[in-house]
Amino acid sequence: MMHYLPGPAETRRMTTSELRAAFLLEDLFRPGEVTLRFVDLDRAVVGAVVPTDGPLSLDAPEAMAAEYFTERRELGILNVGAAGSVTVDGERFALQTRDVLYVGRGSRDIRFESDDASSPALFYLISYPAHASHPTTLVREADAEANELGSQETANRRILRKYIHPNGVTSAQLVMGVTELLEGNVWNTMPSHTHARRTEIYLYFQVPQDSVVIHLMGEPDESRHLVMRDEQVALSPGWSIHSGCGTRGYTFCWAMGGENQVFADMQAVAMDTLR
Ligand SMILES: O=C(O)C(=O)C[C@H](O)C(=O)CO
Ligand SMILES: [Zn+2]
Repeated sequence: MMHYLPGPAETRRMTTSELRAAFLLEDLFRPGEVTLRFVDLDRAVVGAVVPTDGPLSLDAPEAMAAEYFTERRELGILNVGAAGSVTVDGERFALQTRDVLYVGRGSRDIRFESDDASSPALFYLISYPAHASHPTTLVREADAEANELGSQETANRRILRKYIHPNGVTSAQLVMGVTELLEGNVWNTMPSHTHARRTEIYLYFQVPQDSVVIHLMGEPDESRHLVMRDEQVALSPGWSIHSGCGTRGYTFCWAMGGENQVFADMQAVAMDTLR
């Protein structure tokens, strides 16, 4: 049930298929289903909900030993598909593509619906334990804090949008946003960094069918890579870099859990130390 991650010493010796089994999640988005993966990175739950014929509700699996999913947790929901809605304790929130709903601890009833079953919403879920309750809040893409980063010379011009963060929607530990590569740009998060106090989870999406993203991971001087396709997730422990280069543009959701929420609390890796 729990997805355990290897440490740096094991990771150095892993084959491609072992690396993929340990650090990559796939097959999350299944029509008509709720999919949940329990990951041993700050006790994250990574999931997806794809409503088709009717509404789907988020229940607490037995392993959570909880009366309901957010009894002791908070939840971030990003819609990466067509329009849909999430109803929390009777209040309905409409989510277009790239809108995010933060659901606070203590929300008992969470239901998902697509506006059109033939073109369903694709809800991506990230949840961490929460030791405080914060209000359930919708953040539309246009209202997220947006910053343009990078340059054309380094092929990394991109818009980084923060949705759930200390100056936006407050949460207990979840920090969540979306980064979009601008036309003709391919690199994210280079120069890369690690996080001593947090772990990070990436969902790559809007990756064209004939394209891949090479996700860089591992210790800075022992880098490894994962070949990522659309709607796949890369798991990033605090000791691992997390950068990517696509064969063309793409978008990804990054989410973090850990002991603080300061976005800039990251350890930059000097370019001459990458191996
Ligand atoms: O493009 C970027 O740069 C990012 O998206 C940065 C990541 O979100 C990150 O690593 C935050 O810690
Ligand atoms: Zn990071």
